[in-house]
Amino acid sequence: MNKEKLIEIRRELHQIPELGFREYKTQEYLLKTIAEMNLPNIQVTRWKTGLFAFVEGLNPKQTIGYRTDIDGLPIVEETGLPFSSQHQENMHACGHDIHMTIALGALYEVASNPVDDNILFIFQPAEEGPGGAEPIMNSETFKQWKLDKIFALHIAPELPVGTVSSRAGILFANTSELFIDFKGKGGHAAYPHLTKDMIVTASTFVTQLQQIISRKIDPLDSGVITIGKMTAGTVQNIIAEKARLEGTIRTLQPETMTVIKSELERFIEGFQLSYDCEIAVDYGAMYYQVYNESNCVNQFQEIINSTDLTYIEANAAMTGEDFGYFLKEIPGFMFWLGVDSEYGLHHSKLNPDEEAIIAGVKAVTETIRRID
Ligand SMILES: CC(=O)N[C@@H](CCC[C@H](N)C(=O)O)C(=O)O
Repeated sequence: MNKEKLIEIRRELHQIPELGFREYKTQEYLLKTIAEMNLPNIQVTRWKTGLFAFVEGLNPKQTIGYRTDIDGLPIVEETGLPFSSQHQENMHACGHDIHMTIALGALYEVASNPVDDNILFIFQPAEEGPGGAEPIMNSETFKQWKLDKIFALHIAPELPVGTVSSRAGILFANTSELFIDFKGKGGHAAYPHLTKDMIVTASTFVTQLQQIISRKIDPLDSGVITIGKMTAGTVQNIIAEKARLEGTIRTLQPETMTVIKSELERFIEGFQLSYDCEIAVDYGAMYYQVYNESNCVNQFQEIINSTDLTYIEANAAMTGEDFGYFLKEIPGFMFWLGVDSEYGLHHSKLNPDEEAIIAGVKAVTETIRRID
């Protein structure tokens, strides 16, 4: 598929971002684009709002999986690009439009010039939440293919186009969503002593929460607690009866996640007593760490070094990815693809350089052709 066609696909996908398990237009677009490739050896199967595309090898020794995520984020786009999101509240601000385009480009390459091994392309919904990897892996449809290896990529705004980056061992963190509901007693703004003000309670909670990281976690280990959303109150002269915090916890060790959660629960007990209120916690979706198998990463590095792309050794990052669930069961790896954007992941002005699509298709196709 030529560069112009890939860019056209990316721009069309960019305009229709949809949230997890609501990727209806995206699924139709992917089905249409695969059908237009007009290649009879692609076997397509729907799974919820995602899909599988299987290409049988000429002389298969193994079945290789390649996974792309397909969902967008609830962010209002501010790039000002002529092909900006047409879904006002949503944006492909984590690069899944680029990921899907690369997967389609690589699918076209391997289906039009078949390789020895069987290849399964997985177009997975809901990576940003609530998580599509675990349910797709548990589906009977997925189980029939019995993958020997699997890999995936993620765009890296801070890396230049033409570079890829990975490492053996942990690449992305363990994550857990975090939802905390506070309930106190509302009332008149002029009579705070007759109320239990949940704006004061939740604000104090947010600032003190960081002490779990700074005072309960070994400084040589790593953890993050981020509160990304806080909601409370109705109008300026009513004391808020309720407040809600929404956030995420990240750790490099699965055991550290357990420690943070138990400290958080002790913290909550203390706050309930001190502030005479009720606090409920819900952990939402949890993602297992992305742990790369060393033999696969070494081979990937060799393959990349034999192309005009540049391989850079990565550091572990506190980003999360439900691709970690695939790697828990199947040997493989994930890598970063440089897209050189001034604004980072989850930013309303993220603007990946589309030249990176060509580099991505090359990295994926060469890996599929040559990995043992
Ligand atoms: C690559 C990336 O940005 N992934 C997301 C995954 C979200 C996990 C979950 N919804 C959570 O917030 O814990 C990330 O935020 O790292």
